[in-house]
Amino acid sequence: MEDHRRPSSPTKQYTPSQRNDSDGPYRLLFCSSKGDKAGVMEELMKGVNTNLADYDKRTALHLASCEGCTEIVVLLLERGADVNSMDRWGRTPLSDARSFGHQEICKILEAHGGIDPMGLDFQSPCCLIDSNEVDMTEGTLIGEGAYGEVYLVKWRGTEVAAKTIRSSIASNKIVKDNFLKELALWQKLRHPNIVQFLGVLNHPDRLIFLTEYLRNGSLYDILQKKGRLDPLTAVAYALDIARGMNYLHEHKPHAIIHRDLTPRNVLQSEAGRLKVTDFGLSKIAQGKDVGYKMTGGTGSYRYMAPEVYRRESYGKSVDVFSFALIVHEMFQGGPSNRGEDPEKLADKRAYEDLRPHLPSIVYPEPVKKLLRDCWHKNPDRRPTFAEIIGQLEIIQENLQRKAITACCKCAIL
Ligand SMILES: Nc1ncnc2c1ncn2[C@@H]1O[C@H](COP(=O)(O)OP(=O)(O)OP(=O)(O)O)[C@@H](O)[C@H]1O
Repeated sequence: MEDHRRPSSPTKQYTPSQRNDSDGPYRLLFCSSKGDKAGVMEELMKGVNTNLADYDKRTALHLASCEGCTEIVVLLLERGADVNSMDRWGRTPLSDARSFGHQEICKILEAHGGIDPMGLDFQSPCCLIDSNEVDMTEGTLIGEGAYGEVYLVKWRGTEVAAKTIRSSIASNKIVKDNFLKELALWQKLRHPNIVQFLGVLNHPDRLIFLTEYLRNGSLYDILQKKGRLDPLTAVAYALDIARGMNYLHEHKPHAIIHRDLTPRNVLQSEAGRLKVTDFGLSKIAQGKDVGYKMTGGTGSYRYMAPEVYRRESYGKSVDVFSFALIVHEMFQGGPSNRGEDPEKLADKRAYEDLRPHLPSIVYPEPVKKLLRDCWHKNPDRRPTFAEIIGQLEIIQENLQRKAITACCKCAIL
């Protein structure tokens, strides 16, 4: 594994770009998650906004509700906390209190007008597959990622991928519940450029889920094998990824942000189609420990948008930034600054506006423009995937026209 990961890992050394989660105004969130009433009071007295939220739009009330800190919940509500503030996934504090079984807090929140818009989601858990239907001992190991190993197995006569989640992650009830929630969301998604989720194995002590099997492996493997792709192939692949990502970003009622879009999370079918996988899971794998944790470092450094690295608030356009770096790699045949430490690279991108080179001999002018827009330092200036698709279709048409003209000239000569 190349590039992992996460500025907020507890074992990693402190770098100047990082903040301590228990420092500054974010101390309100930290103390709320720990049930530290004195700390919360202190922060509120300092004038810290009761509705201060982290990158995932999670407020102190979300954290206290999810951790079962009743006293803090009461205190925050008294101090004007918004009972129905929604986090990035559309969860309110009541959604959190319900999913972690804090009945008393649920009652308090309901009495204050709390609602749970996610209620419906929780009533449709993941499709469960009897573990007897899959013989894991017969599986072939095909890869390993941050969460665990991936096996090729047979299910109902079909080859499928079985993703096993490490027990260090799955044994934590909160993390496991969050994982299952993300999987419940994934099971509703259907798109030709999104890896199809099939279900969760009903296993007493292991967390294993099945997805369709993509025979050609990841885009990372393809680039390792083939190196630079010809422009028409690169653009066709870029379109596949953009279409999958656009489907996620236009998901209703809430956009799904991938946050860890990398060549390893793009797989290829036998028919040559690229499909995006593993959205939403990176955040959960990161939060292995219980309690409040800044999630700014989610995702692989090499593809990380500057605002994520700087631990600022972020939105859908972080995926557009990662997408641009992936497209750049497809034209170039591998990552830029290959030898450089990925974390240092992310630092330079975040603080020195460093971006990969775009030599004209490799990158057609419209591709250069598109990439520059997509990795723009101002997230609001980056195009949406819908706009990217429009531009790529024009680029594709022009490249096809040129290829046909060149072919005709050859035939005449
Ligand atoms: N559905 C699948 N079909 C075929 N191969 C797969 C499938 N899912 C994963 N793989 C293979 O297994 C490898 C590990 O996958 P996994 O998603 O666990 O980790 P990763 O994406 O490489 O890294 P990370 O977990 O950090 O995102 C992939 O690189 C890919 O080669």
